[in-house]
Amino acid sequence: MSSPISSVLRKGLFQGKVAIVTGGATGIGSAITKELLFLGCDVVIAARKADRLSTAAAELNRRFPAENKKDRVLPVVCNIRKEDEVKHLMQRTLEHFGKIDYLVNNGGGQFPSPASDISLKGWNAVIETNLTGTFLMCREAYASWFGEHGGAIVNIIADFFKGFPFMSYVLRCFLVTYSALAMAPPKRSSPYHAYMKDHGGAIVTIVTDMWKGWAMMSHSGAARAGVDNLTKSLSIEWANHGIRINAVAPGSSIFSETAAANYGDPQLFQKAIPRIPAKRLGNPEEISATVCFLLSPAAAFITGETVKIDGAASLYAQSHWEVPDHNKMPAYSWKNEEEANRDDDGAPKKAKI
Ligand SMILES: CCCCCCCCC/C=C/C(=O)SCCNC(=O)CCNC(=O)[C@H](O)C(C)(C)COP(=O)(O)OP(=O)(O)OC[C@H]1O[C@@H](n2cnc3c(N)ncnc32)[C@H](O)[C@@H]1OP(=O)(O)O
Ligand SMILES: NC(=O)C1=CN([C@@H]2O[C@H](COP(=O)(O)OP(=O)(O)OC[C@H]3O[C@@H](n4cnc5c(N)ncnc54)[C@H](OP(=O)(O)O)[C@@H]3O)[C@@H](O)[C@H]2O)C=CC1
Repeated sequence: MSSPISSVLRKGLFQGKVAIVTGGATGIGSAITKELLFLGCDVVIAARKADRLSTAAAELNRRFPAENKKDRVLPVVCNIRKEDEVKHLMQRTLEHFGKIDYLVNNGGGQFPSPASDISLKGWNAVIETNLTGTFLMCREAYASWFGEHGGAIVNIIADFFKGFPFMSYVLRCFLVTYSALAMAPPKRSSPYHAYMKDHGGAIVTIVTDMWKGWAMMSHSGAARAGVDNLTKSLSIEWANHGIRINAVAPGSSIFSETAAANYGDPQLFQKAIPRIPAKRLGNPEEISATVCFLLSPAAAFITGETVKIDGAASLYAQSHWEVPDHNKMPAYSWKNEEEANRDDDGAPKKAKI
């Protein structure tokens, strides 16, 4: 029997909507894809590995059959580090579904290493994946300001903590501290560039809990802090186009098979529990719940925000207070959600008016 998929949000809430979810075939991205489908949304899943994408899409298309002939899940191979592949992703989405309502920038990752051992290639791989990839995805879902005016990099440090509309490129310069970066003016000839500009939309990006720094992950911590700031900049810059942009920051504690496999140690996540006041790991469904809320009309007045989902781990420095072991903060899960919505005989509960 297939595992349950559910949501606290109303079924059909996203009927007729179209989302792109990067990394949508595995881990957290897979949970987001499933919940969006459950809520009526059509979904494009994009990542580098074609086999994982097509397996996930085939399974989900069986589970969520389309009313018309078009599959509800479209797999598109795309490396978000590659500009032409990101453009192609937008093009395929519009060919298949004709619009884009939501963009979930979930694809990303890194490798653990002392900063002193990170090669330039390795540093660039992580910055390009998490910061540049997110930027390209946002820009290509939107007719970018850079597209009209070209790009010039000014290597200054500014008051970027409140965001920096029209200057989002400066933070990249600040973070990467390259002395000179030439940014070619992107072409904006294709109609798909302009969809969100003309029609509005919502973007959610996944960052991480880098608030106290991220030892052994310095490249990724810097990139995610960059995305946090990019989120703020774009929320101001694109507000008058009806675009909301928010981020979620999972703690380093959201167990999925693929995330654990990346570090070669399934127990790695368990080791974090003593430092999480909730005294347990989080799960992908708990991240998805917040992402779907942020995409929904319930978050109509929320933009430029980063929501931490970490059981208070980012606040817990163990200075003078130790949280005792407990089990008073049970997990939210689709299984429990489904059970809560059934009568004793197993039938779905009737809506109470
Ligand atoms: C303390 C415990 C903390 C424990 C930390 C526990 C964290 C728990 C919280 C979880 C957080 C998560 O994000 S979970 C998500 C996990 N999932 C992922 O990270 C998946 C996506 N990640 C990736 O694809 C890769 O990590 C990433 C580096 C970003 C991209 O890899 P690619 O192979 O595509 O990149 P390329 O452009 O080919 O460059 C590869 C170069 O990167 C460097 N490189 C790549 N892997 C390397 C490695 N393992 N060790 C050293 N260096 C490496 C080398 O310089 C490589 O060059 P050469 O030497 O020439 O090859
Ligand atoms: N699990 C956790 O505790 C935490 C996770 N996160 C972040 O949450 C997100 C999801 O992670 P999680 O589900 O746990 O782990 P996964 O490894 O399952 O997810 C990473 C996904 O990103 C995709 N991806 C990676 N690089 C690229 C790229 N260049 N272009 C397109 N897609 C790419 C991968 O697919 P493919 O390899 O096929 O490209 C994969 O589907 C990531 O950004 C991760 O860093 C943040 C904090 C904590």
